[in-house]
Amino acid sequence: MALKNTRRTEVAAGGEYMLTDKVVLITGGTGSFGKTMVHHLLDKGCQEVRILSRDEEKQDAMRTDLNSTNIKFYIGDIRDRASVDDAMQGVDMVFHAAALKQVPSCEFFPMQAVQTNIVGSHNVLLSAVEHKVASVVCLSTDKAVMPVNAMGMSKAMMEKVAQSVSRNLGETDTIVSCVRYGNVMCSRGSVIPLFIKQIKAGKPITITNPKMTRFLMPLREAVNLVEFAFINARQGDLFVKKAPASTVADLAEALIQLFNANDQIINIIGTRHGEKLFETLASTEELVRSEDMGDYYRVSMDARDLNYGKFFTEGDIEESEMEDYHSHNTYRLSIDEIKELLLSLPEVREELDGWVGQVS
Ligand SMILES: O=c1ccn([C@@H]2O[C@H](COP(=O)(O)OP(=O)(O)O[C@H]3O[C@H](CO)[C@H](O)[C@H](O)[C@H]3O)[C@@H](O)[C@H]2O)c(=O)[nH]1
Repeated sequence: MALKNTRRTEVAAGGEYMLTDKVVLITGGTGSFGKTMVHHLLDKGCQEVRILSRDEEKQDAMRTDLNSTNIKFYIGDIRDRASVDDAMQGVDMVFHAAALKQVPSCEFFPMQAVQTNIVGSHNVLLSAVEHKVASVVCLSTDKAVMPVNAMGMSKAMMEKVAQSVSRNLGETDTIVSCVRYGNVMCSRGSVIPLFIKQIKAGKPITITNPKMTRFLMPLREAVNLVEFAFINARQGDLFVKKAPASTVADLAEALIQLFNANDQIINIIGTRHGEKLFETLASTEELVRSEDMGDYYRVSMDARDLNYGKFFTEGDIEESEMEDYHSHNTYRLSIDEIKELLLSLPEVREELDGWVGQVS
């Protein structure tokens, strides 16, 4: 591994984290990803984990819950550069997770998505570069590929901003990379906890479109992905974790079987505003400049300049022969495989604990 960034080499020696004397900043650290990452970093002996987020109540709950002197909380907003700079002093690495992630709220308030996901991300990147941070990993989503909603569009722009910052940096400067993943199973407000709640309450399961597919990823794999990016990133890289997918109907069926809800009623409610039939993790344009790294794709930065011949007269033969990597053509999980995956999640096991099935 040819790492030239000396501060990062120290941290990532031999593909392993060396965190004992390192300071890690997580923006938006009180969300599902942040919490899991904090536990993970502390388990690895990280000297200091900093959380930069807006909600003092969530921070207080986390402070009480984790009760560790290795965690420092910073109230601030990534839209406010001064608050980012404040948290960035002496930081070695940044996991940038702060974002507006809800599709509907971004749809109704797109300028809020612009402020947080684009301008805020730019603040984080510029501050990290200025403070000579070794590596910044920005979290993105499959909804950023060929986006149809404001959330995805703003995340696509965040990726572009990250690349534009990278273009001005060398391998010995702050390494800027992005990771993209699909739906995190059991994340707050997502479909799995909703279906479980509906089953347990004896209410109908609401399915949008039975044929709709989504990539399925447990939270622990999102953590592995950002670690992988941190250790392997070259300037401007984007990493995609390969993932299996399922249809919504199969996901519902797997939960019905697990929760022994044989009389479960299903209501088909139709596709919601801003939803796609399937999601794409990597486009053909990206795949032609990607490296297959086993469980991951590394998509290198598009280093082309404004070469008009390339854009208007010359085509790319390889590109026209490839297919996007999306949730309709990735490995499709069987119902038994979905059940197995669901049972590997602590949240689902907790819900199943003591549950005997619906009483009819
Ligand atoms: O009542 C429901 C709700 C959802 N779904 C379906 O279940 C799948 C997953 O839905 P989620 O709401 O869990 O996930 P989304 O793909 O819609 O996107 C979610 O994850 C995103 C991040 O990737 C954003 O946070 C977004 O706001 C949030 O809804 C989709 O096919 C959706 O149509 C149903 O069938 N019934």
